[in-house]
Amino acid sequence: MEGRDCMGCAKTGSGKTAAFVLPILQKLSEDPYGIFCLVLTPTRELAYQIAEQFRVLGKPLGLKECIIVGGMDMVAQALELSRKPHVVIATPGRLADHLRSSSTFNIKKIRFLVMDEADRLLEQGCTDFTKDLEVIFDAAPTQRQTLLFSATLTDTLKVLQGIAANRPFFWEAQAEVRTVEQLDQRYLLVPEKVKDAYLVHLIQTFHDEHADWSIIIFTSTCKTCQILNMMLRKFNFPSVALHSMMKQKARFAALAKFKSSVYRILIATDVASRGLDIPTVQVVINHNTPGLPKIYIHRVGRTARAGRHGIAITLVTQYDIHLLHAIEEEIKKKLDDFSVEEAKVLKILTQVNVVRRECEIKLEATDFDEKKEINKRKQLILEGKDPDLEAKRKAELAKIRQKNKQFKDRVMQTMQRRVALKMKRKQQKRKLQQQQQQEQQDHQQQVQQKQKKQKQKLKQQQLLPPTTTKGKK
Ligand SMILES: Nc1ncnc2c1ncn2[C@@H]1O[C@H](COP(=O)(O)OP(=O)(O)OP(=O)(O)O)[C@@H](O)[C@H]1O
Repeated sequence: MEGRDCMGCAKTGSGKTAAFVLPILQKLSEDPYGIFCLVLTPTRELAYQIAEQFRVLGKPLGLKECIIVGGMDMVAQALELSRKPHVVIATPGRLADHLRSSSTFNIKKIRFLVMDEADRLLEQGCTDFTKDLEVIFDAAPTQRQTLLFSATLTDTLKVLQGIAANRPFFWEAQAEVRTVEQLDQRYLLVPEKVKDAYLVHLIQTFHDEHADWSIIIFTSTCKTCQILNMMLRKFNFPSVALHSMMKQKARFAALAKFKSSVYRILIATDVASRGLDIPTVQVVINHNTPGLPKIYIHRVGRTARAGRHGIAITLVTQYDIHLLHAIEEEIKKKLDDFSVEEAKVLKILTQVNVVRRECEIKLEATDFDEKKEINKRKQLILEGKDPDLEAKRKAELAKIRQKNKQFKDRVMQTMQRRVALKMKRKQQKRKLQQQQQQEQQDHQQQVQQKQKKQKQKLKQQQLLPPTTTKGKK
């Protein structure tokens, strides 16, 4: 409210959205114009959710907001932008596209730039926003208030301070543990090969005991997400999938069905791990142990929001124990063991594995992998790269790497051969020395024996009386 830049770091579900929406609405009410505020967020679903909060809280002001995200009609979006909405909520990629291609709107006069999930926006992860952010920052005025929010700001603080340079006010909710108190955090140690049987058992248990609970299951890849959804449906569980390989409309439809509790189980990749606020979610299951503690914090934060209780169970295989330790170290809390009835898991083991295999075969028969390839090509085109050229470059790079590897292997082999030869020669030398020593010893012994014999002979000769010759006398 004082006009300074601001960085806000507080736990998941603690109300960071309202913390920026309300002051912005206050300022907007004093001097309303469009485009007054730009909110950037990493995912399309989150953009819709933030827009919803603006709509609800800004209704008395007659607020006009506009959502600019990928996967939706660009012409309709351009038209909306030209009508000068008060607030634009966008994902960086699509907004940058509009800025590059359109002259019907600009963001030269915005008073507020909000970056929700700011650390994710600045991360160079699987989706790299750097280039799009450059376009957006270039188009935005330097005289503005920049507000950065996330539950995990601290490790990107330096970069963030560069962006929010106007005497930034930094607020971090102080707490020993980095996850919320009302969250019961558990791990379940499972052998990799029987993971899915444990998952089915867990869901069956929650489904039987708490039919009104909603569950989010996080997976590491789109493919696993798709297969698990097919598998759970075969077991008659009410599940829907959400991942980046789905068409945008299907993504929104899946989320809407889950939010309205038509489906109680959402299987999702990390596209759903940040920001989503669904109060009915009581359980989060991590089908894979997150590779980064930060991802864990956001995933489990989809439950136990706004003072509610919740439970998070992370499946940990024999290969992931170090990841579990890293999570515990980061969140400053030890996870408790979650016990299950192993006999029940054993009972369904074969059935689950057969169903999973069936689903895998079914998915392979579709063009899922091909689609993935097409999506990759699309992404490259959007980044201004030629996919064929990129593929060629990649193949050449792989060839060079292969050659380098072969060369390294040859060097290693030669070195090993040389070392082996050296060792052999050393051994031979040592053997020869030993032989020579032995021969010397034998020779010495022989000489000693000879000398001994001679001495004995001499002694015997001295002891004998002198021989007499009768005739001469
Ligand atoms: N003062 C409040 N009293 C009660 N509920 C609130 C209050 N402020 C916000 N909420 C509610 O708390 C929930 C979580 O808020 P919000 O989504 O803003 O969390 P967040 O801090 O942004 O979490 P995340 O880090 O996961 O994005 C929302 O449903 C919101 O409506």
